Amino acid sequence: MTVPAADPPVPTAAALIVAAGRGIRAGGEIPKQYRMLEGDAVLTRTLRAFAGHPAIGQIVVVRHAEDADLFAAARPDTRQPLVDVIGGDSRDASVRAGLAAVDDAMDYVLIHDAARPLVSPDVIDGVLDALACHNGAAPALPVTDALWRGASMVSGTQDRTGLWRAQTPQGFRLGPIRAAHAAHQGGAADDVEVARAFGLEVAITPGSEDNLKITAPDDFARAARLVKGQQMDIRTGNGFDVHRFGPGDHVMLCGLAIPHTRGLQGHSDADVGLHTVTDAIYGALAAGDIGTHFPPSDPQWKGVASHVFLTHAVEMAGERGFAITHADLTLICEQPRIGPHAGAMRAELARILRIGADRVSVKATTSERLGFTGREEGIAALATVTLVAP
Ligand SMILES: Nc1ccn([C@@H]2O[C@H](COP(=O)(O)OP(=O)(O)OP(=O)(O)O)[C@@H](O)[C@H]2O)c(=O)n1
Ligand SMILES: C[C@](O)(CO)[C@H](O)COP(=O)(O)O
Repeated sequence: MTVPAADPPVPTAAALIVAAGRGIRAGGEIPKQYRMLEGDAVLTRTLRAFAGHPAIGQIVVVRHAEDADLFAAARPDTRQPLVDVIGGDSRDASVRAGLAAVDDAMDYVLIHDAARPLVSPDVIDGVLDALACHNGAAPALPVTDALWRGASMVSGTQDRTGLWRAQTPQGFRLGPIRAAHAAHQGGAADDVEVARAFGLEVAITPGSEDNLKITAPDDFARAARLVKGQQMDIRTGNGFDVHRFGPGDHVMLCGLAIPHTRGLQGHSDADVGLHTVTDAIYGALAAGDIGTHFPPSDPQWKGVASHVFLTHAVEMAGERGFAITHADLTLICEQPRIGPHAGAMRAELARILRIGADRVSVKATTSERLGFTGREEGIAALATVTLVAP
């Protein structure tokens, strides 16, 4: 009997979150890591960022002795064991306290500031990937602004080549960083400094502008803007509709009467363009389709102008907090020719959608005389719309 080879064990990392500082520079009545950021404490967001990562097997939070109640209120439920320990008077003393509480079974430890709540999975992944071949790895961003020396007056400039803005999480193999901190006298700016003083090599991994450290009072407003940006609800909806030709001397397309040798048949005015955009908006809202809101069996919609349907969809989007940011409509027919009317159709569609014409596209194509549109039995239409709730 062949026994299948077992998968190699997945390396496991502890997240060590230092949260014992007083946040003096940020001000406020309580330390910054416990202040609310768009409905959640900063520390809650930081802990969730690590708790949600599949490689994290343990979470150690280093807190101040006086913050027991604040910590209890901010602590989220996590699938991993979460322990809290009391920190020291400096960041590196707090890290040492945390390292002592990391489970020996962990391969790596990711040391992270509680004050960086917007760390992304990509930043964490970058550090973990680099740890497969290095003792240490940490995210950073290259310095892009010019650097000066001076106080109120510029006294000199500093070459920025090879300079980086350090971020966290700073990740290490557990044994080497414990040894490095045990050998360090204290006073380091970060754990990379401690690691390098011990002779460990540290790889630079991609940082992110969003991974800001809340330090000064204004940083709360910036972090709130970023959280709102991450929460933005962007939706795309598509629509498709077909109407067959029948007797008549014009077709209604995008609210305009276009002269033609035949008309379009339908319960309403059969404006296939407006119907398709209407369905795309309902689709983005997950609100059914045009037939849900205006059943063809209902006589009150007989012969009605189709801008009534589209206006309903536009208003429904607004009531649900969405702005329509774009609509793209393609009409598929051999005749009538759409090109001469596309500009006017676009303007009328934009008017009904209540957005600028630069956000609306009306295009047309033939189907190369193939299929029902090619045989001039009717007109088909496709539409895509984008809705954004800030
Ligand atoms: N004795 C300390 C000092 C800092 N930290 C933590 O280290 C991180 C980065 O430090 P910093 O932003 O400087 O925080 P504070 O020391 O709280 O800020 P301040 O210097 O303004 O008081 C923070 O999450 C902070 O809680 C810590 O655990 N123990
Ligand atoms: C570790 C650190 O976040 C790296 O940028 C930073 O050094 C800690 O914060 P501080 O403001 O320098 O104390």
